[in-house]
Amino acid sequence: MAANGDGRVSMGNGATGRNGLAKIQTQKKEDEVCHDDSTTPMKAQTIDELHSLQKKKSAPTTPINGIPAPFATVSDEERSKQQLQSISASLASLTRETGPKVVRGDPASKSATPRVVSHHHHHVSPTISVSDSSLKFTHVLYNLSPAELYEQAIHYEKGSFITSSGAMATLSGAKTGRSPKDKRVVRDETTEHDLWWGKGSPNIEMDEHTFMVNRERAVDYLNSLDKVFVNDQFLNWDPQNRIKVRIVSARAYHSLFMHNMCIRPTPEELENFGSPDFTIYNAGQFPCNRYTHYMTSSTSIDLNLARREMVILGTQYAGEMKKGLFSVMHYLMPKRQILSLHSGCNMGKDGDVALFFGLSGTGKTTLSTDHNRYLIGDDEHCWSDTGVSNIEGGCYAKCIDLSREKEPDIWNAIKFGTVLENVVFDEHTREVDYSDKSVTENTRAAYPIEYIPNAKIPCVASHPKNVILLACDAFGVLPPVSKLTLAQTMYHFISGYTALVAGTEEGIKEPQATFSACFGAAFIMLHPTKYAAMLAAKMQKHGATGWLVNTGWSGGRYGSGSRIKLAYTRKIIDAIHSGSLLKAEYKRTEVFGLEIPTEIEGVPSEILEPMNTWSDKKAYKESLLKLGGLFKNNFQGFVAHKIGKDDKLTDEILAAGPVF
Ligand SMILES: Nc1ncnc2c1ncn2[C@@H]1O[C@H](COP(=O)(O)OP(=O)(O)OP(=O)(O)O)[C@@H](O)[C@H]1O
Ligand SMILES: O=C([O-])CC(=O)C(=O)O
Ligand SMILES: [Ca+2]
Ligand SMILES: [Mn+2]
Repeated sequence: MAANGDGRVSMGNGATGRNGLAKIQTQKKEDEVCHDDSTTPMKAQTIDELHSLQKKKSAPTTPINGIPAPFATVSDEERSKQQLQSISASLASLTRETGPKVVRGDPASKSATPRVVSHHHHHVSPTISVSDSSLKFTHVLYNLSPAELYEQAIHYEKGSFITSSGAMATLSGAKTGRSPKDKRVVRDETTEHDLWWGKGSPNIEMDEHTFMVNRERAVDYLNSLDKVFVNDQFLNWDPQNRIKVRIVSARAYHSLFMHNMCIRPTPEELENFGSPDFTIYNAGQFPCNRYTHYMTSSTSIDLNLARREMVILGTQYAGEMKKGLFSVMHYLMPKRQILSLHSGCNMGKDGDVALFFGLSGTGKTTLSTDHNRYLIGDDEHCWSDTGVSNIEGGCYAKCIDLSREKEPDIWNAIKFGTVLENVVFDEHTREVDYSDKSVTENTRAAYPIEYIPNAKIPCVASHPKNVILLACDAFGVLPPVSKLTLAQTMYHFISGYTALVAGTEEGIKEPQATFSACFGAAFIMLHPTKYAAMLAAKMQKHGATGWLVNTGWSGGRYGSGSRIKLAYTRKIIDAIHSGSLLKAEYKRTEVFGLEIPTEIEGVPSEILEPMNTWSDKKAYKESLLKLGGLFKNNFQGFVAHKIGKDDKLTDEILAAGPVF
């Protein structure tokens, strides 16, 4: 049996055909009796035609704000060419002076044959290609949709699966947390003076030349691939201070992660995107070269503020991109007198705004995601003269031991489009087991903020009424809640205490006391007192109240006590929001001098004073003094610094720590 070119099928030895072969017609004549398909006739003649009917072109050609075509200054074709030129320029090797031949679309799809090609030359004289990389095309998958990225990930990236709720489970590879020791910042004439360097600083220096070596390495790696993913997106919901970011990456996982985490442009905004303000080159698994100066491992996360670029080599953990951009904001925003904050933010029905500060795992995401309040954002914000704005377009929730009952909104956000990192699931049902730590304890879900039903879009709010400092105290001695003076708020903000409970940062598996200035020393770029002074001024100006909430241990330290119930913490937070806690009766604790309420609705009164919950009072006192000593010791690093111009406040802050 053989198929003819016209679609009919010939069979061996029959009587009727001219060549002696019987003909079986695939298209039945109208008057034939046997009509078993009653549907309308198929519009396609071939399978390829049928497939071509399935997909509709969705080029973003919408006229901007309904302005009719005659007013548009650039044609669609011209715009598309400019876009490719911009991407080619991003991917250009800086030693060979030429950008790659960039073409849009998947090399595996037939329709992706080079149509619009941009060969970005810095010099026009006819050149003979001196490298193989300039002979090949770089296929760019530009701002793909979640569905397209799912297909890319599932097809090409091992470890990518659809879970039973529709989320995309993926593995981040050898690194399941950030690598702060591998972060480098270019030290040049400007950053030398502007940035915080030296002891305690997260900014480990590298020189411009080494940055260029790593940049070239990343760019060459990316150009050598069959295809790269490019995301053009925004940071910051404050339209006046919006930053355009471009992320070039090797994996669909990274592209989908950033699609969810950054602000997604509308088709119109994308058409007019132009060139980015900041670019990330994420070479993922491709390592840095340890023979390179300043490199101490195979991983390097390099920030060059002058070039407005970041290079990632040797880690596929997507959080590096998110937090790398956050560092950039911690530099750019204070320059504009805007305070950047590692905090969550939500807003009550009456418009009261709360900020939630805290290190990783203390509850920013969990507590800002509150069914009774509007979510502004879970992790990164700006506080300007006009109020608070979220930097991001998505949330990044921890999912270890996630339960539907305790965190329903986060649970329900884990659906189609959500990236689920490093979770374990049943191989048949694809049900995720959130208690399984086989891959890591730092399992995560990244979802667009609108997956939370009461997210407020745009993610902006007015000035905060409450500033809540979260600490997960493994020593079990900090009260579940205390009301702070401004000086105490600043003292605890600069201290940035918690006890890390899970491995968000590489290598931390056991709880241990940590001090991280501004509750995010890994991401700040200036000296902590710069941010502290801005926070103090803003809190003073807008009359915000500071609170310290211990979401950690109660009834004993880690090992003997247990973590305070989330339900109690939520009641405490409710009382802060409603204003009822401000009116409560208070008493003062020894050592830390914290004002603690005697009663809160829905919370057993005896737990409000930690000493009550410890059976061994002597052990309590020891633990309290131990922690007090750690605070004092840590604050030594700040005693020589003035906080803003207010000498009186500086003295008060120094006096606001533990006394014993
Ligand atoms: N009393 C409590 N209050 C807050 N969170 C609690 C409490 N008890 C347990 N948890 C758990 O602690 C974790 C808090 O993590 P969350 O994602 O909110 O941290 P985060 O501050 O947003 O950290 P990151 O900056 O790394 O995203 C959640 O897994 C939550 O279920
Ligand atoms: O960056 C991460 O991996 C998680 C995070 O939000 C933090 O550490 O504060
Ligand atoms: Ca979070
Ligand atoms: Mn965070």
